[in-house]
Parts: sequence; structure tokens; C-alpha cells
Amino acid sequence: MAFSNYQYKKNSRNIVFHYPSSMFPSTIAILALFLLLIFLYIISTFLRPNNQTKHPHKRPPGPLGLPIIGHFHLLGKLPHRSLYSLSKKYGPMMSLRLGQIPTIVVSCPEVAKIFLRTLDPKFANRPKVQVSDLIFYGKDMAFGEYSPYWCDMRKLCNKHVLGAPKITMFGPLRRQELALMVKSLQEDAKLGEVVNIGEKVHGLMKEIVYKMIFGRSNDDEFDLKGLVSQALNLVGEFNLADYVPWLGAFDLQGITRRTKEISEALDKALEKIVREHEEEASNAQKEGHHRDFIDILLSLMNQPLEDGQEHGMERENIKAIALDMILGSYDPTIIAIEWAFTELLRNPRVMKKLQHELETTVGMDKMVEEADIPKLNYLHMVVKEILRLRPIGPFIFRESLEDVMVNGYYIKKKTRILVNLWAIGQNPKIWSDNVEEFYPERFLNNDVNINGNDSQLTPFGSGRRKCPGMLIGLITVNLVLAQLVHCFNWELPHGMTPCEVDTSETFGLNLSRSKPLLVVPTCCVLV
Ligand code: HEM
Repeated sequence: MAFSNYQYKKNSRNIVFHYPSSMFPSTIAILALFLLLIFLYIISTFLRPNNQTKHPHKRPPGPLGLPIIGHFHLLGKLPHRSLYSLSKKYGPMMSLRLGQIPTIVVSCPEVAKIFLRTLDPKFANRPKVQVSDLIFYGKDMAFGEYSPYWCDMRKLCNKHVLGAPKITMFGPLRRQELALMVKSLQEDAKLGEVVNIGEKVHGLMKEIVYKMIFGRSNDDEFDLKGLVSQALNLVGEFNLADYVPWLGAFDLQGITRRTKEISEALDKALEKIVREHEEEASNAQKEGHHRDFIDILLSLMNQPLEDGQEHGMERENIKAIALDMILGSYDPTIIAIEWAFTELLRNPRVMKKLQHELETTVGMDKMVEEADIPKLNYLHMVVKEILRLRPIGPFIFRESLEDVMVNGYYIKKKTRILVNLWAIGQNPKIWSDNVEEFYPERFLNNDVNINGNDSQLTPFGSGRRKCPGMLIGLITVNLVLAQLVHCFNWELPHGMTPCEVDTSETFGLNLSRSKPLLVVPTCCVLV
């Protein structure tokens, strides 16, 4: 997952990146503003001293930009692909400007390693998203600036919320919800129904994620899910102020006003949930018994600070971190499963081989258990291959904390860094000539791991800001995929052939399928 300017599409779960072709509201006010900006830009260009004189260092190569919008127009509908093509001309470290924001695009593992690992502390910031402070109380991890506060929260979450014991703790929840989904698919299979597999997985993840975080999947008084998704819509809405920061004070698009309204309603709902958790904990005197993330986070409040720790857990941190977890976990997991399914349907050979592994390792008379996952080697290769071919977040977004020299190039403070994971996954020098093929066997004699240490495959990021939910994300993707492939045979509807399966992408914070994936299940496991 990458954090920058993105939007939750209305009535959809996808967060969509916006750029000029679609982002400027076509009102007279915006046109007037645009002209004003051109005027100001020309004036300031005349008055500003030459950048190269001030900093006698070379910037990485890059195409010529336009006034005001910089290089937005070069991004196209699928920026990961457009920027990969541009990198073939300008190299694996390319300079761009998005609005007023200087940007570096990284497209090879050697340079990615420098930014994400060797010089990690200097690039551990996230680009600022103006409205995130209002929604996340300025206290979340995902959008938070790299600071002692962020370090303390990250440590607390790694240790108490997302570590292996907590993953085990939520195993029964995953098992129970997955069994319900299998049951509903068995009904569909009996009736010969055509199923939208993304919708099914979406329903499953809603139950798992909301119950894991809040202990419930909705609220009687507030429309919790509706409020959360409206808040995330706002975080993602294209906001001029993120690219021309001084415009923030004018709130020309009304984003700040709307964000205040939603965040107040959301805060009421979250406050109610937190209060109820506190009351239940004290009534039942169930110290030490944690039902969900809110229980765990509450138990960390008022704890003595550990060595080197400056900030403890507070009420606002709890609400902000809960929202982070929804943002981080929900979409990427669903999208990974959907793409894996797409490729398995397009490649019946791989589907059969995976089913054979499940048949021989798990058996045909039982469902897959989490304890089976470590034994399923081919499944691991399938998941690695999907994360190479279709990295869920095509870019990792970072920001430089100070002026830095990298490979002889000067990168000034507050430059945005985009590591193009999709481009790295397409590099024939690393993955051989069949890069576009879904071929899990490429990992047979290649023990590259995906935990952030091998820069050629970092779907969960790397360094200090690496995804803290990697373990829980991987176990969920592996389990759901294995269960679906094990319990059912899958056919394409209406006589469609594997090569007709649509693979068009919608670019966003995450790279999702554009169209629903329709399939017909038939039961095969006897449970
Ligand atoms: C297949 C599933 C997932 C994928 C592919 C994924 C991918 C990513 C990526 C690429 C990043 C940015 C890393 C960087 O900057 O180096 C990230 C950050 C993050 N992810 Fe995940 N993620 C997944 C699941 C989860 C889950 C299950 C959770 C929580 C339960 C989660 C929570 C977060 C958070 C909070 C951050 C921000 C971390 C920070 O800035 O300190 N993710 N994820």
C-alpha cells in the first residue's frame, strides 16, 4: 500500500489516484485560478534565482515539464506503465515535478535498495496529505511524519497488535468467517449460479477486518462502515493544496469543510465504540482478555513508558490507529486474492497443479487449516508470483527528510520518492524474458523472500516504513486462496475461454481489477 493522493471511488472499494486529465473540476473558478497560477509562476520564475546556481549539484535526468502542472500530463491513465516507459529513456532514477512537488521515480532494485534500505532514515517520511490531520487526528502511523511519536506508535503496534501471537488469536475468526463464505458458495454451486468472486471476498473481508478491529461489523446507532469509507474518500480526493500548499488556506474545493463534518461524525462513532469497550472491560473485570484491536490498544493506555519511549498510547491514538488498520488491511488483501484468482483462471495448468498440491497435502475430506499453510510450497510460489506480476500498491511513496546525494545526484529536502514496484517486477534482467507470463515455477530455484530484504521483490515495502501487517496479510491471502481452490472447481461462465478473461487495471493507491471477475463454482471437497 502506498500513501499519497488517492480516492475511494464512490460506491466502490477502490482508491483511485487522480491526475490532471480527470482531476480539475471544470468550473470557472478553477479556470481563473489556473490562469492566476500561470501568471504567478511566470513572475516567480523571473524573480527566482537559478536553482542550479544555488545548488551546484546535478538533478537526476527527466523530461521537460509544463508550468504549474509539471509532469502530471505524462502520467496517463496507468502511471506505473507510463513511468516505466519513460524510465527506459531517462534511466532508473528520473526527475519529475508534480505541481510544485519535486519528485524522483525509481525503477530498478539497485536504486530502490539505496532509498528504502541504505539511506532509509533519510527517506522515511510520507508525503503530506492535508486532510489526513483532520481525519486521523494527526496521530496515525500510515500518513504520519517520521518522528519520535511515529517510532513509539510503530513499536507498540509491532509488539502488541500485529505480532505473531495476535495473528494466532484471530485465527478462529478467520476460520469461522471463511467457513460461512464456503457455505454460501456451496449453495451457489448447487444452483449453478454465476458468482462475482471479488464481491464474495469483499463481504468476507468486511466481516474479518471490522470484527478484528472493533469486535463488530457495524454499529446500531452509526453507519460505521459508511462513515469510514466517506472519510477515506476525502483523504483520497484530489486536493490542490497537496500540490500547491499555499492554496490550502482558501479551501477552494471545500474539502476541508467536508472533512471536518465527516471527521466529527466519525469521531462520535469511534468514541462510542471505545467507551463501550472500556465499560465492558471494567464490568466484566476481564483484564488480560482481549477481544479485538480496540481492547488491545486500550490495555496499552496508562502503561509506564519503556526505555527510550517518549509517547504512550492515548485515546486519540487508538482511534487513529484503528482507522490505519482498516485502510491498510482491507483493500490490499481483497485485491491480491482477486488478481490471484484471475491468473489461476487464465492459467488452468497452474490451477490444476495447485489443486493437486492441496489434494495430496490436505486431503479431499477436509477444509484447509492455517496449520497446513507452511506445507504448501507451490501455493507460496503462486502468491509470490502474483505479487511480482501485479504488485498491489504499484508505487511505494516516501519523502526525503533532508538534502541528500544519491549516486552523484542532488535530492533536496521534501522531494517525493516513488518506487515503481510494477516496473521492477517487469525487468527481464531479473525475471528473464517471460516477465509477462504468470509462471510460479520461476521461484523454484530462486529463494527470493518478500519480507523487504530482497529489493527485486518488495510488495510490502522495505525499511522502517515497511508494512506492519505483512504477516496477517500473507496468512489471509494464502488461506482464502487455498480454501477456494481446494473446496471448488471453477469454470468461466457463458463458454468463455481462459484467454478471454479480462485483465484491465484501475490505477489507484492499489492496482485493482477494472471489471468484476465472474465464475461458476462446483463443489469438490466433501465437508
Ligand atoms: C496483501 C496485503 C498487503 C499488502 C500488499 C500491503 C502493502 C503495503 C505497502 C507496500 C506499504 C508501504 C510500505 C513502505 O512504505 O515501505 C504498507 C504500509 C502499511 N500497511 Fe500494509 N499491506 C498489506 C496488508 C496490510 C494489513 C493486513 C495491515 C494491517 C492489519 C496493513 C497495515 C499497513 C500500515 C498501517 C502501513 C503504514 C506503515 C507506516 O507507514 O509505518 N497492511 N503496506
